[in-house]
Amino acid sequence: REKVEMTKEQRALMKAIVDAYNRHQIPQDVAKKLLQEQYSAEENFLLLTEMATSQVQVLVEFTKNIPGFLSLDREDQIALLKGSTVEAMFLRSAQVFSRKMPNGHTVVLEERIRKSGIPDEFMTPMFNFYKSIGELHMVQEEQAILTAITILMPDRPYVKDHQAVERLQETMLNVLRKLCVLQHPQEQQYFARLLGRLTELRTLSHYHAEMLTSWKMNDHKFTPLLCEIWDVQ
Ligand SMILES: Cc1cc(Cl)ccc1OCc1nc2ccc(F)cc2n1[C@H](C(=O)NC1CCCCC1)C1CCCCC1
Repeated sequence: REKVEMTKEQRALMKAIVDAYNRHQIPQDVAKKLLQEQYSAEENFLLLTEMATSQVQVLVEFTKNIPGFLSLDREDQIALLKGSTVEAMFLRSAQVFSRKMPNGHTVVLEERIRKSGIPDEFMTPMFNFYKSIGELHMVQEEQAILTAITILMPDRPYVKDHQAVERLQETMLNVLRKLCVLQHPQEQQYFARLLGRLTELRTLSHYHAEMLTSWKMNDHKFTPLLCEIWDVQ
């Protein structure tokens, strides 16, 4: 098999993405908060809206650092952000859930999430996704580039210049493909498995509006930003 090597440009691109990904982290660690105590459904809903609001801001900053993104048509930039935010939130949640934690913490975290107020019918698909992400043991470079690939999805609604987005995404996919071979040389199909998770992520994200409106509590209040992003109210 030929030696896989990244070009200088690809290494620079990956560094830019990873630096942006690490710079734009959720300010306060939600897992730590959840491990402290079991909150009520109302408190959990509020916690989610706070986390989601800061995640949207973090995502906008991260996206601005994706080389080429700001050269896209302005309305396409908005369409890509609007179309990927929920998926990026679930991907981030999966990465937070799959992080190595002290013994027993993941069990407690899962318990807290199961009792958070999210309707029961969404627990299985959600945790199946979290566990399938966890099994991949992604390195942070892979997490960062996978998030960029999710944002640069050409088939999001209302995207006009399909080709321009496809070109950017393809550049990312080329970097991810090489990275997977370099990081997981034993697993021939690791790259394919990774992309398969994006399909699972899209399916899970279909439920988001119903998950929110059927949260086990009364009068669900959303901020204007979240109404926009979450297709609710
Ligand atoms: C992302 C998402 C969307 C919808 Cl519609 C419904 C639910 C959801 O996240 C479920 C979910 N899976 C998790 C796994 C690990 C974890 F630490 C927190 C997790 N969360 C929620 C959360 O804070 N997520 C944020 C994580 C950071 C990025 C923005 C989102 C908490 C909110 C408080 C009640 C327990 C669930």
